[in-house]
Amino acid sequence: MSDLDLRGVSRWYGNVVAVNDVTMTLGPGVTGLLGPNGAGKTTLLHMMAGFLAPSRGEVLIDGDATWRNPAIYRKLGLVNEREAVYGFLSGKEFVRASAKLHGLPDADAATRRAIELVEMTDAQDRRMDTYSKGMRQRMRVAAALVHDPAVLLLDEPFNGMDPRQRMHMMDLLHRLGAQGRTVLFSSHILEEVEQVSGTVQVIVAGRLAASGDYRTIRRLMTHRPHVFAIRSSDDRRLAVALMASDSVAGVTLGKDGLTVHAGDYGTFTRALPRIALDEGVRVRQLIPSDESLESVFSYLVSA
Ligand SMILES: Nc1ncnc2c1ncn2[C@@H]1O[C@H](COP(=O)(O)OP(=O)(O)OP(=O)(O)O)[C@@H](O)[C@H]1O
Repeated sequence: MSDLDLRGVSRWYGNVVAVNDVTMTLGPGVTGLLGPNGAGKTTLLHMMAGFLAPSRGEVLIDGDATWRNPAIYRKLGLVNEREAVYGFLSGKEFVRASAKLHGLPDADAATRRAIELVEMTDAQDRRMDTYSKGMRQRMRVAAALVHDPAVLLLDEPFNGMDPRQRMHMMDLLHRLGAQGRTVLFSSHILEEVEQVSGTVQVIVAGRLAASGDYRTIRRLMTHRPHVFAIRSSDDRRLAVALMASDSVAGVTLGKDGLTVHAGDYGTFTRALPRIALDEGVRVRQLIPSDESLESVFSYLVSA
């Protein structure tokens, strides 16, 4: 078991501050690194993996710096975002090359174990260019795991996968976390993080915006002012009733329906069906109008 520690880590490229004073500690289990595109997730993962020097601060695994420390590679594996595999290699050859690079004493046994772990034994002798995206991704995880590292970092591992492949990968990450490994994966999709990890680190514009238990963060995200567009069988009647509700801060009646400013997502969405029922109004459409991840993120930053 290993702990990954970031202490006041920043990284800039010229004038661009990609990562800004991030401090966090990751322990065994699966953690999601959530943030919109360009938030600095890749830069952060590369610094964790010792690929990139922090401009300021330090990244430590069990107390040892990851930068300029080749010994650390025994403890960590990285699955990069970009797929760079030689299609003419079989899956087994690909994983075995990684075992050789690590100088493992029994490369064949390590290769077999890693491929079993990702459940790719049946397809291991096929060329990698015959694999589906999900299969290729699993073999890349096997290559990153071949030396049995305690820490596994994955950059957007679900990108481009179909739902079935996604489920399979989620299950794999769960298992790796349950084995006591420290697993960190990045994503810009809230639902992916929700399904895989209990712990989340949210990064926005290079800064750590929120951190901790998924449910707490989800609550932070939902317990915030929301704007909804509503169409109903009787907009005027519904508007009057909604204005009397504690859950509503303001209502605008337009020719295309209502715009409702709710004080709190949860309270309002629970109250609306009851109010509509009491008034005998049928709700035809309910659209949250500021639901983009960016708006959620910027709320978290300002919270
Ligand atoms: N080599 C580089 N030179 C200059 N700027 C860079 C470099 N790498 C990243 N950046 C900038 O740093 C910021 C963070 O980029 P990074 O790739 O770490 O974000 P990300 O969260 O991984 O985004 P994405 O999911 O889109 O890859 C961006 O503004 C990006 O343009």
